[in-house]
Amino acid sequence: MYGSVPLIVRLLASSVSVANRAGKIVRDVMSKGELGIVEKGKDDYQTEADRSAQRCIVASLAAQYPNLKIIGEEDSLEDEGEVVSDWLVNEIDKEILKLQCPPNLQEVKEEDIVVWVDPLDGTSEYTQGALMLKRDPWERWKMYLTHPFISMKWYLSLLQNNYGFLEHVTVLIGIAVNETPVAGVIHQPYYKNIVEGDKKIGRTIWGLHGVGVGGFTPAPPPESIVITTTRSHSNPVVEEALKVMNASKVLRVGGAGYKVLQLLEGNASIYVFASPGCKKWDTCAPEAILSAAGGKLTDILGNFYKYGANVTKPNKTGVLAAVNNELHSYALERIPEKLQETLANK
Ligand SMILES: Nc1ncnc2c1ncn2[C@@H]1O[C@H](COP(=O)(O)O)[C@@H](O)[C@H]1OP(=O)(O)O
Ligand SMILES: [Mg+2]
Ligand SMILES: [Mg+2]
Ligand SMILES: [Mg+2]
Repeated sequence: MYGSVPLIVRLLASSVSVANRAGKIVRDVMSKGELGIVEKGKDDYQTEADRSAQRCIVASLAAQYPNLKIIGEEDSLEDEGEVVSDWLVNEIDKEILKLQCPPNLQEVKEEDIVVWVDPLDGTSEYTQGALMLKRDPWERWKMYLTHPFISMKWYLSLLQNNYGFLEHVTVLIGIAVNETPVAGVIHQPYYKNIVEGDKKIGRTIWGLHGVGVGGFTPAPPPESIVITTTRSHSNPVVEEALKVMNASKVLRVGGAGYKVLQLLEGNASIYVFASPGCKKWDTCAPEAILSAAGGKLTDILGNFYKYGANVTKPNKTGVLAAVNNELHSYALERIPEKLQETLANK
């Protein structure tokens, strides 16, 4: 029906609609209260929301674009579990369809594309948010006891945080063409918004190379250096890379998507994570949107990651990102060579 619209624009428009649906699934699992937490590895968890949102995204995109290579964080469950027909999205965002495709992307074919899907980025924050939504203190305490990875210190900090960490949760769909992220979607299922006087939950941020970004209001970086980094996966090397930045403030927030949003909205200047925990699905969509806005996302050594179908999934040499090249260079110059070697040789 929209065959005259270049593939990359159609795929981005479909991804916006699919991400909105996945976000609704993420909220529905939370409302039901049965999170079905599975431990995949150290500090690495999966919930029913991760699984269901992934099935929705992969099945919806594969049905419409059969020759795409789609790689999702929760791929190991590919053939298990059914895809509820209500999860199959064939809507396509009409506003995105109107975008003017840049000349260099007009001829892109499905075979040139790899889609990287993180159905729920910020799983730690999601599970902790669930805990905090239990208003009854006894219920909350019982749930805490079934969360083996939440320390008492965290539990107390969560209580003081007014349940705020759910905003850190995002759904990420990144579109790479010939190994480079060129388009992407970051959907925030718990973003609270007032649109024309009505309360709305959720928002969807998108970016396309050569066109720009949308779904939010971009803002310049703060006057002094503000760093954003992990709140749930820190270690001494991560902390060492923060110290050298001479920052006025460190924003410890969850998820790669949410941290790049902090850069785009002018809350932080640089995103530093000197650790191998992030994978290609964490950075593909954020990198595409950040670079469409004039920013840069690389590893801690200043090299771009590649997003082809056969690359290794872990971003072994960490993440360094900024809203512009100057801030990126500022940060890169400060990372000690020894620290870069530590990560490169791990
Ligand atoms: N050690 C780790 N193990 C598993 N996932 C990690 C690890 N470190 C980072 N990640 C992924 O990268 C995202 C950003 O990291 P952080 O929040 O620590 O800054 C996390 O939300 C998580 O994605 P996900 O939540 O999709 O599993
Ligand atoms: Mg995960
Ligand atoms: Mg993630
Ligand atoms: Mg995830």
